[in-house]
Amino acid sequence: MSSTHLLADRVTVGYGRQVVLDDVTVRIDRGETVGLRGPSGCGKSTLARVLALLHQPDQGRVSIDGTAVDAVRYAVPVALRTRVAALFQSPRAAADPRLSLTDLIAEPLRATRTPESVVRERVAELADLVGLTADLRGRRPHAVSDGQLQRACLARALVHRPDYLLCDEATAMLDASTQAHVAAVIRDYQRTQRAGVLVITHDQTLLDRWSDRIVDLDRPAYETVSSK
Ligand SMILES: Nc1ncnc2c1ncn2[C@@H]1O[C@H](COP(=O)(O)OP(=O)(O)OP(=O)(O)O)[C@@H](O)[C@H]1O
Repeated sequence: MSSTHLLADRVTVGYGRQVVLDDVTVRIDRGETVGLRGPSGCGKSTLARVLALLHQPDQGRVSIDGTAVDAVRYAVPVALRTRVAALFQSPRAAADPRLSLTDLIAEPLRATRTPESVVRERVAELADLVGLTADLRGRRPHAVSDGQLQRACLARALVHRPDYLLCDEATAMLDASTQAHVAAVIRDYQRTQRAGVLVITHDQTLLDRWSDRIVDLDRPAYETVSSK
């Protein structure tokens, strides 16, 4: 088996007494797009958050190209955590309202102390890629549309050239033309970087068009029964 993959290995996650993921294993190889499908509430977003190193599983672990990751968020070494990026459904929940779109895109680079000249160059390159005009780049989130903000969030997700990109209903609230553009940017990125991509969507047409293979996550969440 290739060791260039992002792996959720026998992951179990519960919220209180509700078990949401029970011994789930999902692998995303570099260069492939995996669709994740399942009924509402079955734990797709939870799995995406575990793979994005945002949520520590109760059991099991995530590994990146064979390296086990036993921490989440800023406790994960920079070189490892920047290998994975995520794009979620709601750009407003993900964006700091105080930052201009330029600063929003630049934030992960500044957080890793990237020289400012490199930051400016990379932000301009990505803003072009996602189709943000110079006028839009200077605005703050309240002054742009959801679609424009999601383009900025996509640019931010790609800023460290991640090997793995997790897209959780990332195009669900966009109009058809923005959805097509965002999907095209992600597909091009996946091909040129040979990135592994996880796509979560309830849109079966999009899932079929986008995915190399589809994983069904159909186990419903259940409550653990008290032994007392
Ligand atoms: N932070 C949390 N605290 C408590 N329960 C949560 C939390 N996040 C999710 N849940 C619950 O865990 C279950 C799985 O949620 P999750 O969002 O992972 O499912 P999903 O498959 O992505 O659903 P959908 O398709 O509707 O987006 C749901 O019952 C949800 O209410």
